[in-house]
Amino acid sequence: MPQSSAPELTRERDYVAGLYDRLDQLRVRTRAQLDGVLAQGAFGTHQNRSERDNFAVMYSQRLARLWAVERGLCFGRLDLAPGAEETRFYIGRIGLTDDEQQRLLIDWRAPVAQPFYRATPAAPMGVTRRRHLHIKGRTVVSVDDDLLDLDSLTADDRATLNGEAALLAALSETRTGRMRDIVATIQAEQDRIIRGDLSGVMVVQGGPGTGKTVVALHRAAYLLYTYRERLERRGVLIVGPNLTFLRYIEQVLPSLGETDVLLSTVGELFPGVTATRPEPAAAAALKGGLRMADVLARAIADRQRMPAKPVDIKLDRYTLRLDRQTFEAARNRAVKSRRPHNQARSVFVRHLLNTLTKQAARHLGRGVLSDEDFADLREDLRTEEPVKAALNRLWPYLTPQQLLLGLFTSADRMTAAGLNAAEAALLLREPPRKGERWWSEADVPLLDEAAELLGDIDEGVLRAARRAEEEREQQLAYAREVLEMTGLADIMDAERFAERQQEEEGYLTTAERAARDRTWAFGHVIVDEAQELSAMAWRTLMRRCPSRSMTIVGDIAQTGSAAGAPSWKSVLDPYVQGRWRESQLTVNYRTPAELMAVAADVLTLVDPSLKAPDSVRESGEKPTSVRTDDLVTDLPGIIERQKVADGRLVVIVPDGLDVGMPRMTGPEALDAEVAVLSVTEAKGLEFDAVVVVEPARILAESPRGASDLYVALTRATRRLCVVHTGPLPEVLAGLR
Ligand SMILES: Nc1ncnc2c1ncn2[C@@H]1O[C@H](COP(=O)(O)OP(=O)(O)OP(=O)(O)O)[C@@H](O)[C@H]1O
Repeated sequence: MPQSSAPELTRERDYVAGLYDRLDQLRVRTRAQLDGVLAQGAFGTHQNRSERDNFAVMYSQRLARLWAVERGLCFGRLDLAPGAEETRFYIGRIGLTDDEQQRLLIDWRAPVAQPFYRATPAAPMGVTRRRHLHIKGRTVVSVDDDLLDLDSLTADDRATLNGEAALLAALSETRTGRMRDIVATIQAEQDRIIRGDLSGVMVVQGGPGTGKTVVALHRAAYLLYTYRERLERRGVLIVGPNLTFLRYIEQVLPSLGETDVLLSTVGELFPGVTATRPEPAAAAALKGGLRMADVLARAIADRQRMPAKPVDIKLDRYTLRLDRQTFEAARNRAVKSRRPHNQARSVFVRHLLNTLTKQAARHLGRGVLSDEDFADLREDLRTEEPVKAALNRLWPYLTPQQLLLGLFTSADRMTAAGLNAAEAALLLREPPRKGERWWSEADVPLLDEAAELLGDIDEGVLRAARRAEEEREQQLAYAREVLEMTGLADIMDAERFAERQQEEEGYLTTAERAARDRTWAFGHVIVDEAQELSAMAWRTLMRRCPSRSMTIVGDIAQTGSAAGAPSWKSVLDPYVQGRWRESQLTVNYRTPAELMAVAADVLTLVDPSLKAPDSVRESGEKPTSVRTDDLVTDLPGIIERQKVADGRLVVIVPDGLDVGMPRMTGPEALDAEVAVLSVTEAKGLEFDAVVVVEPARILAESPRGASDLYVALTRATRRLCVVHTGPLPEVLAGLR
């Protein structure tokens, strides 16, 4: 890989300095535009105000983008063969032009930037030279060139990775606990995925460390850039396995200038529910099975079950009686309406009320009533408390929460809904105590399913409207107070002030609006560690993406959850049979070859037909194993010896094992120099050094133990040590 000469370096420094000058200039200009809009204040017609708001949002977003690209603004240059319209492009995080609209810098996502990632000596795409610029602060410190037009390259040279020096430099940096973007070193096989078509379902299957996560994030940025109009309104949803993982990746998109993407776990997809209750794997697996959709449908039918004996409704002057035949007739009509439970209720109620009204008329000694009198009498009955109570018992309005609460706190209800006694015992729980975390992650797809089956509750909508009115009253009172206190009461009235407040709070980004709306349809959905999702979770996600424009990334060999995917086909065929495409990533950028050799043996336990990805580099350090009789005493010393200077270390332990050190379960693990995590919590993350404790127990602890061990062994970027008290499992013979 040729390096360039000193004059070349100076030349590039000058060019890049010019780019930063332009960036500064645009920041100042955009800031002034934003200030100008804000200074106009919230006066004028509603349309004026809304236009101004739009401009303010646009300038703020532009400004945020201009600030996000500071680090590594420009990282590459392409020289094209003579004859091309332009023969030189600089590639960077953002597109820049001068005041005459001359291109100074090309956004990495633009079509003309594509050869930077794809051109090879065998297929140079018109490129004669690809130059990598390394910048520290704002200064170019070195440049590397790939010469693509030399006939003299050997076959080996041709097969080498693009920009190897730049790539290896990026890979050997110590880890910070946050994922970095890879715009400067995207590899060709990754670029093809990033720039893949928006429509349809794309599966990206790849072993550990092949860049699935980082590629998925760059794809989100690419899609938003290329299809901005279509995606900005509907938003992009990225689903990850847990909060720690989301925290690990969240800085990548802002660094690419993209902020309007909703990052979420499945557990956060039901607005108003915080799903943090820990749950045994067997219960989660049962809840994740597709069968639960039928169970919920039956649980609802069970709530519409009619009593065997007639129901008497005592009113002041007479008693009305509902017999089984009347119930059945009303229920059949409601069911035939094919409406969801809460909406079918009105059909049921109408039918019963008609019957009751006729009875009441008889009691009142009035044979034939005019339509008007009949309607009046029916309305009188409808508002009688005993009638209301009876109707509510027979066909209650149900929220998804009420349905599941009623179901999971009653073994009888569960068996009536089709679960057997053992299953019911597994899921049975006490009603929530005050402040208790009652919902688990596996409950969320069930709540979502229930919401579909139950439909909206009209009364709920009314209550919300009443609440909104109360809130408005409160805001007005607050506004009056503020205006009095600030002495502004003379120049602005409370209504207007409250309105402005509300508008400010009312302005939500697409991502924020989407997060609050269960029925939001996203423009594109990206699912990471997708192999872990249950069948019920897929139903929820598919509802969020009616257009089926999705990117699904994962590794079937790493499936740890008992409810997870056995194959992509089994997951996707029910929704998009024959209409999904799969791409493979085959090179491991994380785990050095020495460590991967050990992990590859474990992979044969998962499935002998699978091949581990090839590591792009070696670390020069062999992985080790340590046997100890006293884990708790020896572990701190082992950790000390394994630490990498300025790096981060994780101890991965079997679920039920106490190693005498506090376990971390949340994002704080990302900032710790040493963290103790379970395999599930470490999934998707990476660390400089990894200590895997009791591999035999990890293997034995779950039916997917081999996958878990494979995940644990592939988290390290440099150093791996396995600690065991009993004999080392045969599959780790490579460590001896
Ligand atoms: N082209 C690249 N340039 C620089 N770094 C890269 C590149 N591709 C991947 N990496 C790095 O390799 C590491 C692994 O990537 P990532 O976490 O996306 O892999 P993964 O396939 O999701 O792994 P796992 O299946 O284990 O979760 C990350 O540090 C990522 O930044």
